Amino acid sequence: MWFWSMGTDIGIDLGTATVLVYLKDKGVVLKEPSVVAIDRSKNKILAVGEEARQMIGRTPGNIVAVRPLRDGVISDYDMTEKMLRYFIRKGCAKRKISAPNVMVCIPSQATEVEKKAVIDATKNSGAKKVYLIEEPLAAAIGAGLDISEPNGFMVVDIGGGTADIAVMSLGGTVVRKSLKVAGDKFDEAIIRHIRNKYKLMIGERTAENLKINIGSACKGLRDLSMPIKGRNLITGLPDTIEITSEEIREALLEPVSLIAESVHAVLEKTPPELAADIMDQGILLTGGGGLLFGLDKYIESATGIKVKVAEDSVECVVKGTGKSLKLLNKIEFDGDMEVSLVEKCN
Ligand SMILES: Nc1ncnc2c1ncn2[C@@H]1O[C@H](COP(=O)(O)OP(=O)(O)OP(=O)(O)O)[C@@H](O)[C@H]1O
Repeated sequence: MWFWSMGTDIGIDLGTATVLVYLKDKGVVLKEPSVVAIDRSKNKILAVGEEARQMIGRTPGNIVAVRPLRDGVISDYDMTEKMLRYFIRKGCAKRKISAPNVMVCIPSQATEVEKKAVIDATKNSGAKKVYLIEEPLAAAIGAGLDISEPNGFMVVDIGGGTADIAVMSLGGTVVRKSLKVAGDKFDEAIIRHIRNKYKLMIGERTAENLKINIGSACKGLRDLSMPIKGRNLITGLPDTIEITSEEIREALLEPVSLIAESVHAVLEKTPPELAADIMDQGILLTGGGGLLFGLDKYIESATGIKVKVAEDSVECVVKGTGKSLKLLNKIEFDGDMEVSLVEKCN
């Protein structure tokens, strides 16, 4: 193998929106959008990551900017493999590394087929051994929670494709739920709202900018406005309108309430002792989607339990994959298989 040196371990957050790479002893070395731009006429990759993201919605006919993961899982296998290879190489630049062990995170209710696709794509990108870890478990470890204690913790990890909710104790997951409602669905809801109300068609990036810059999940918490450009569906011409935080809140009401209902449903299935612990300690919110302004307050009012947004929310999962890699030397694994690391280690 040409670019690895023996014994190096890598943690990867293979996300719908973002890929992060963590090197043991170095920390997070790469954070880029999960986007690949391809020239279809020549069947050639033109750009990967941030450069490819800039092309979304702006490409001529022969060039497409694709996102090879959808709803937290691989939807375009070939592109995922090529993207992973590129990111691993870039993350390990200038380091002579061979045949690493790679820990990759997956949504908590991924199917066997979806898990196998992640394992195969990672192996074909140059890994020696591949291990999988559930996203909320990785997020909890990355956020510094000591989940090996006989104590109930609840993590809500909201990414681009999935919201993963889990109650953990004694190093294992007790109750879990994964729903395909997260940052991407927030953007789609904004696009739909503006199309229906103003007959204005806007792109994904404009919707994401609205969500991040003026969006809110809670009434009365944010009072901002932003001018946006799009295509008027009646005249067919470019048009500009002003959108307010309150309108974004209305647009996001459905996906946000679906997440809050799922948190509620997980709490209902949680054994009483653990529920009491969660009541005392609160719920931890991680992932980029968890940064939606006011989402913590919305979940708080829906459940009556305090919600805290993790520091470095977007990096929690990859930091958790990295920290769990440190345990690899201490335990025997059967090879390329799913492991609930913390269960095995503690
Ligand atoms: N400040 C913010 N406010 C609201 N949303 C945000 C903010 N920052 C990032 N996001 C959203 O977070 C999402 C990406 O989060 P993250 O990088 O954790 O997802 P991912 O790990 O790629 O996805 P998944 O785990 O679902 O596969 C995007 O939808 C992005 O728009």
